[in-house]
Amino acid sequence: MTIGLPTQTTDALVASGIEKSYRRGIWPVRHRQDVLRGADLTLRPGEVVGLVGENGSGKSTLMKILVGALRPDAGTVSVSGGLGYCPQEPVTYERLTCNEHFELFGRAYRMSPEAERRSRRELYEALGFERYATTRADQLSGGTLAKLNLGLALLADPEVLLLDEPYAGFDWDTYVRFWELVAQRRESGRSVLIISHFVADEERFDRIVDLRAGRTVPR
Ligand SMILES: Nc1ncnc2c1ncn2[C@@H]1O[C@H](COP(=O)(O)OP(=O)(O)OP(=O)(O)O)[C@@H](O)[C@H]1O
Repeated sequence: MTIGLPTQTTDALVASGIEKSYRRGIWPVRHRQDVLRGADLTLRPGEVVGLVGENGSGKSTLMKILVGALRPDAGTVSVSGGLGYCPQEPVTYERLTCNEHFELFGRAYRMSPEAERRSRRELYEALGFERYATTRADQLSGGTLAKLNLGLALLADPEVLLLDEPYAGFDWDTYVRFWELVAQRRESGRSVLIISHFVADEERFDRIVDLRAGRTVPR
């Protein structure tokens, strides 16, 4: 007789007790603004979670801490697997074309050239911007730049995808395609955290987490 051990599901991302304050003003009128006061967040595999909260509540600050772009004053973050991040302001190189961005990021992610090209083709098709493949970033419209920003975060098919208001500049067709991409990630067991301002999107999430007074509260 064999006795099976309970299968253990590993969380994709666990953040606990995150604290962050910013120093503001200049001496002698300096003060500290406590933005995060012990925020916790867990993402399970295949979960699509919305992060909401009023303007200035600290959503972007928390996301920057989750990706390691900002150091918390206290707390821990652990991620199992690869991580993709789409910041609110696209971080692109104005003189590089879309193709050149994908090549550069593919190398940074240590992808083989074939894997990078395959993923790039799929992303051009999924988000509908192949015709801008050889256009420089400084000549792209805001919406196309947002597609490139999202495409770069998705290139290496990360286990955890963190998106800071990804669809603000998208037209309706792209917005629908975006949610199709998110649904595919859920089905393949990938996790997605999205900062969102649209109440209308609420039913698209598996779970909504509200950031209030520096802490995360389930909705
Ligand atoms: N680098 C910084 N230095 C000082 N204060 C900052 C800095 N970044 C953010 N803040 C302040 O921290 C607070 C939280 O900002 P954050 O951008 O994280 O909020 P948010 O919830 O993402 O806001 P929004 O919904 O408007 O995008 C705000 O009061 C902001 O002014």
